[in-house]
Amino acid sequence: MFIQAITLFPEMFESITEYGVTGRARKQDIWQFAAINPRQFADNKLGYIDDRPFGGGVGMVMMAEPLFCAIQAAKQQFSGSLKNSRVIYLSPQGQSLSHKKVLELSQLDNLVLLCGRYEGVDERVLQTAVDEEISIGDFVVSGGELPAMMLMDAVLRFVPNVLGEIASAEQDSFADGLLDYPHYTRPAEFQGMAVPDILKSGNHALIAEWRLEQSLRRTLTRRPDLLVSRELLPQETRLLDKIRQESDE
Ligand SMILES: CN1CCN(C(=O)c2nonc2N)CC1
Repeated sequence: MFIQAITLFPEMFESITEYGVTGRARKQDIWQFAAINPRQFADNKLGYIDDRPFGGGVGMVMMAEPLFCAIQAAKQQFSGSLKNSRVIYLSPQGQSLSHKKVLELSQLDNLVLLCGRYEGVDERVLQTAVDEEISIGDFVVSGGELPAMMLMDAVLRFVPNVLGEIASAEQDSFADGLLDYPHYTRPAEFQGMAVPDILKSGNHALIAEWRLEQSLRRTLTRRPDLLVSRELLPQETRLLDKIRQESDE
């Protein structure tokens, strides 16, 4: 997968291109990255890429021309199938990023992430050069770079070989539509708190059932909305009934 970020701050992306599992995978050429700074396409000597908003109001707006040129430049770098590509603008006005969308994006050959700053970008860029807008949550951050990196990290976990043999994104919480179960490691006792005995039993079937029950319990308690549209397996239905009976007692 070739990911390009259109950003005024290319260096920010070093946190995902140089570190952790994503950094290692990029260095192994399992995925590729390039940053394009729209300032190089400014048509003035001072490199202005923002201007005051028509209609007045606070702040500045990123101008259409430099961003449009940057997106065009990114498209000229595409590898693989041009059809299997997407240009995404990160913004609170977008569709909320979900596990389903992450899986969909992980199948692409090319991904261009437009990172806005200031009050946003000229609407005509969104109308002519952006395929979709995606939001990472109902809040506002200072720019699109951190949302872009969150999207990249989530997507890259589903690109083959990024996580390597040991870990697997398929076992992530949300991969099965449930919240994650509790995790423990040594020591067996910490500040008087022991690790649940079942986890030291070596009985993998019982451990798997305990973990599923914990995931269901957490999901029912913290995010019951996730259970509304989720098809339940017979074992899950049985465990949920047990959990609900306990809370009714
Ligand atoms: C112009 N800039 C405003 C701030 N911003 C976001 O708050 C955001 N992006 O994606 N999800 C979000 N929430 C990015 C775009």
